[in-house]
Amino acid sequence: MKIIQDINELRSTIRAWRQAGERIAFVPTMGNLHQGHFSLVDVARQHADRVIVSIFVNPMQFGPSEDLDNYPRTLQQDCDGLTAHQADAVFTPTPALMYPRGLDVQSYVEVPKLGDHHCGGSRAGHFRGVSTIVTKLFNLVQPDVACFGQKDYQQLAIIRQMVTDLSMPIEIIGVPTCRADDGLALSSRNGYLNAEQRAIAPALYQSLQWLKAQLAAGEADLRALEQQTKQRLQEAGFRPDYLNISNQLTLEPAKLASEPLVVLAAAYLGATRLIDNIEI
Ligand SMILES: Nc1ncnc2c1ncn2[C@@H]1O[C@H](COP(=O)(O)OP(=O)(O)OP(=O)(O)O)[C@@H](O)[C@H]1O
Ligand SMILES: CC(C)(CO)[C@@H](O)C(=O)[O-]
Ligand code: BAL
Repeated sequence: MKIIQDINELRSTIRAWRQAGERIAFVPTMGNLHQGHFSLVDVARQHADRVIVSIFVNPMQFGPSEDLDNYPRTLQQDCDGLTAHQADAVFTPTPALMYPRGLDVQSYVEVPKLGDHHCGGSRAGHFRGVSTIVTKLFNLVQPDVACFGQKDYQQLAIIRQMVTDLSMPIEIIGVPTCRADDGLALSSRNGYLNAEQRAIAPALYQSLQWLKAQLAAGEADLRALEQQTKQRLQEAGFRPDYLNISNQLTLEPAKLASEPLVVLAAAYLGATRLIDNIEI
């Protein structure tokens, strides 16, 4: 597997693949790769001749009091995993390569509306940072397809909208959330949890499943269900950030139980913020 650190090498690698008539799939990540990321690589492989992964802890999507400095960086281990999953190349740029003029003067991409609530509400500027870096990476890699996890449900919706709005000729594939045996969605940030917190963590997905069961049993008061589920999270030891029953397409608060629904949630265990979601 090729490890690419500069833009000229990236462009010449992509050009050679294109000249050979090969189809290219792209998996953007922030590294510290786990089985969730590898499932994206495996799906990417089914859609293309070449699979390229990026590893970049993007400063533009972190808030000032977030974990940018502590975010786990495990490049050697990540490369071993990507080799085992037959990725063809990994692009690992530095912040200076991606933002040579600095973040204050960086042009940006922002998708309206879809980023208003949920993670966008709690993490000001986060989705501007995501849309901007994904646009830059798409411009560099120019893939035919790109894979994103459904765990980051709002992110996936925003990327789909961005690609449509800006006429980017890229097929976006959403990949189901990979979970531990006890239901916890795999996430790099799970590594921050101590043993006691790790034992509590599956209660996030269990609460979403409980909510889904209440809807299946005919409960129709969506706002009351949100409150009850947050209460359950609190009782389990979480500090809920948000828990919203939303319309799957607009991500706006759902009004009726008959709409296509998704429940989006974020909650803290200590300083660690976990997210998850469930479609109804
Ligand atoms: N458990 C998972 N199942 C499927 N896809 C996942 C999973 N976790 C992450 N992804 C996807 O991998 C891509 C890269 O995500 P990222 O590198 O932020 O991983 P992460 O483990 O979610 O990290 P973080 O803890 O920062 O959220 C995203 O498209 C994300 O949705
Ligand atoms: C898509 C992404 C790689 C952009 O930095 C990031 O938000 C992530 O890891 O989900
Ligand atoms: N998985 C989304 C990246 C982030 O939390 O910044």
